[in-house]
Amino acid sequence: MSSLTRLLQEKRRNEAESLNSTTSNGNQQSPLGSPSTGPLELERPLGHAGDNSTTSITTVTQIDSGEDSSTASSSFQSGSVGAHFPSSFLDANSAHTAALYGSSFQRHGGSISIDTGRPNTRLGLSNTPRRLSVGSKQAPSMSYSIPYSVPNSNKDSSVGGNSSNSSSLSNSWLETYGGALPNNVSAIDSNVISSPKVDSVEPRFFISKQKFQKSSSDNATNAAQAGSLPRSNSLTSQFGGFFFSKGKTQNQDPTTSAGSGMGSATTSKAGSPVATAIPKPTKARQSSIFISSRQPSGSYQEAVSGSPSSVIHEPPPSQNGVKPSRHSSVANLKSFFRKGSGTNLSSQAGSPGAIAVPFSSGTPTHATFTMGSLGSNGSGGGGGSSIGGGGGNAGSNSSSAGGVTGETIYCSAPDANLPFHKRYVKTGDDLGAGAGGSVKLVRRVADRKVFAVKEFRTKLDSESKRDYVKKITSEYCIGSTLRHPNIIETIEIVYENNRILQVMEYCEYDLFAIVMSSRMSYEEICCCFKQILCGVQYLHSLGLAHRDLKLDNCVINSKGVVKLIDFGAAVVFSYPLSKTLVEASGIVGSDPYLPPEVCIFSKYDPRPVDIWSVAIIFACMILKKFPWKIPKLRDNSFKLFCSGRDCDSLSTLVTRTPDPPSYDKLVNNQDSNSSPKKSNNPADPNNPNVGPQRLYHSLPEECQHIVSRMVDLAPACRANIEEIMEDPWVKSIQMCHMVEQGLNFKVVNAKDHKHTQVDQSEAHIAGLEKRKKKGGN
Ligand SMILES: Nc1ncnc2c1ncn2[C@@H]1O[C@H](COP(=O)(O)OP(=O)(O)OP(=O)(O)O)[C@@H](O)[C@H]1O
Repeated sequence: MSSLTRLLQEKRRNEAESLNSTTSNGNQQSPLGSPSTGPLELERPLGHAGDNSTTSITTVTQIDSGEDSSTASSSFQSGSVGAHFPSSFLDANSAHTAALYGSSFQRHGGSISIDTGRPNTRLGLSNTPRRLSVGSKQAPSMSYSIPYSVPNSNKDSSVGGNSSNSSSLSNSWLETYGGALPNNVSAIDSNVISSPKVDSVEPRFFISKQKFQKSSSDNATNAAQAGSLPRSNSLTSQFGGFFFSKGKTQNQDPTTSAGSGMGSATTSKAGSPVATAIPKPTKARQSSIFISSRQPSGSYQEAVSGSPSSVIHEPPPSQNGVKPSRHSSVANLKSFFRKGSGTNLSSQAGSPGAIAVPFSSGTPTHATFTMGSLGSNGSGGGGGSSIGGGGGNAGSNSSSAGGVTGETIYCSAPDANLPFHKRYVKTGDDLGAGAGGSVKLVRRVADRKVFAVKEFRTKLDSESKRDYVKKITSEYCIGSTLRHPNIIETIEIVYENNRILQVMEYCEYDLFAIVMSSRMSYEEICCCFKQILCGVQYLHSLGLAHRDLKLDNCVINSKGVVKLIDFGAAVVFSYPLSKTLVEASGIVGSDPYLPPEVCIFSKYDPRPVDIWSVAIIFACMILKKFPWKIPKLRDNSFKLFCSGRDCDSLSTLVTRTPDPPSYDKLVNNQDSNSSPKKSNNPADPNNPNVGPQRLYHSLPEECQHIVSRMVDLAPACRANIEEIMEDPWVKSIQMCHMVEQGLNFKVVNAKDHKHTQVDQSEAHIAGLEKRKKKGGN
């Protein structure tokens, strides 16, 4: 027996023993806050939510939430927009948007007022790492290195198991089932949560303009000598220099939005190097999920990947739980793109599932990173070109425009020598605004083509500079690097008038708006679901995770092609040619789409996070409501989802690991993966009100199996993207997709559905918000 098997068996024995001892305590409720029970503890029997089960249901409870635990409303009241939607659904989706600009947001189409019913909750920034506490404790590190799924487990038919190859549903899911939507899923009141107040930044993260300029010119010299891109000339450094040094001049710019109509949407509080302090959380987080699950560090990974000690254990976080890793995540991103430079990222990923589709409006005529005014012209081009599209020459054809007239950082357009405001004019309404900036519609003067332009916001007072730079760097690096039909294409990134502008291909609709129309057929929903999965598969194959997947971050064009947007929260989880898992940290994303481990552990594998979020997106598209508003036990809907399992502790459920291959099976040469995975099994699978089936019984039968695997409470047992793509039902989905045709791409539409189109006035969240506001007044 391998040491791994022995350890895992020991772990399970311990678990069983502790479970038995708990069970033997019968109905006794553990004392609140008992350190031995961690943040969660047992409370039984409970008969929640019209539970008509005759069996005694074990319910997981959360202690010390400090907030009301009222059940989210499950009513289907019509909001002012979309007859089938409760306004809370819109609110919850849009909360982040309303949150961003405060008063300035009014200029972008108005805000949605969200009544949280909770005194201490405010609209939050969905992409800003937020610290929430589950009960009184959170673990500082989720340093497990376990793959979150085992191969071929889609053979598991233990839950819902009937995977059908063909859709037997009618054309309109809503038509057929809309009137009888299950009432066991609660609507969301809001997804509001306050962002942490950031009061200070470590001095080492201040980057002065002088420092940057010096390093840039040093690096330019070094690069010229060495013929390589120097480390300190990396993107983050460059942006660090930009953002940390520009603040003082922010308001002095006399030419703001000249000609472009792109009025500065952001307030200019940012940039001033005012020190602020990161607050200490009330309680430090606990040990990692891995440690919590009593799993010996690294052993599983070693056994699986053959890479000894392949896990990076980042140094223990400081009191706030996220500081070191935030720094390292910026470094990770830099390192990722540096390593990827000069080579094809897709092929580097080494994943058989990698889709290396060079999807672009054309081969970049010149992909340059020009920082003319900052003295790195040329040297930056070496790294930039390889990142930006794999074709540019170092320093080639860089924009000569510098300073306030515009600097083209990345560009695949032919006329980048002109300042931005001479090449584009604003047209129509704003498309939306979020935590990262505001998005507007522009028309390119040269060919009258329409694009979406995101103007990144300036740094918030409440935000650390590291976080700010990381967000911008993520969007910048990813936008200029990724090429896939289901990822938004970045045309160019421009620095002009102290603003950073990202020009993207324009998609006519927000997926959220399409869902809101209630006109999507089931086949159309499945198509969108699969396209999102394809985008995620591509990202994961490159070692990147999105971390903020939600309806609002999916846009769809008039041809029915869905694209993922907003990479401000994206992280690198693995470097090219490396099997090392780099854990992510921080509570990033939007509450209803978050998996539980993100709220419990400060470090986690970001891949299963994406998987969970996509499952929630799918559930939202089908049900038109969120299953719960936050994956915490104070949310009664989530609590019921977690309850009625074969185990009564959420921490145990979340830290479960897949069964190791059994000795007998190995000896008899049986397929070790053919046995059903034992994770989160419902105690009473026939009770639709409690347990995992609470969610999947509301979904069409054919998709229940894979969705149940996607919302497995244990990230280590959750289906990974490759397993999902191999699922018979997912495979059977007819999906609209792009095919190469000569130098261009054309869309091949699936035959079983057409994509819903809505009026442009309600095609984007900003429009919906406007309408809602009008209706509300
Ligand atoms: N390429 C695009 N085509 C059409 N609309 C877009 C595009 N990019 C963004 N939008 C619209 O702008 C909105 C905000 O964009 P985005 O999510 O990138 O901003 P953000 O500030 O990062 O938001 P968040 O608060 O989610 O972080 C989107 O929800 C969408 O409605």
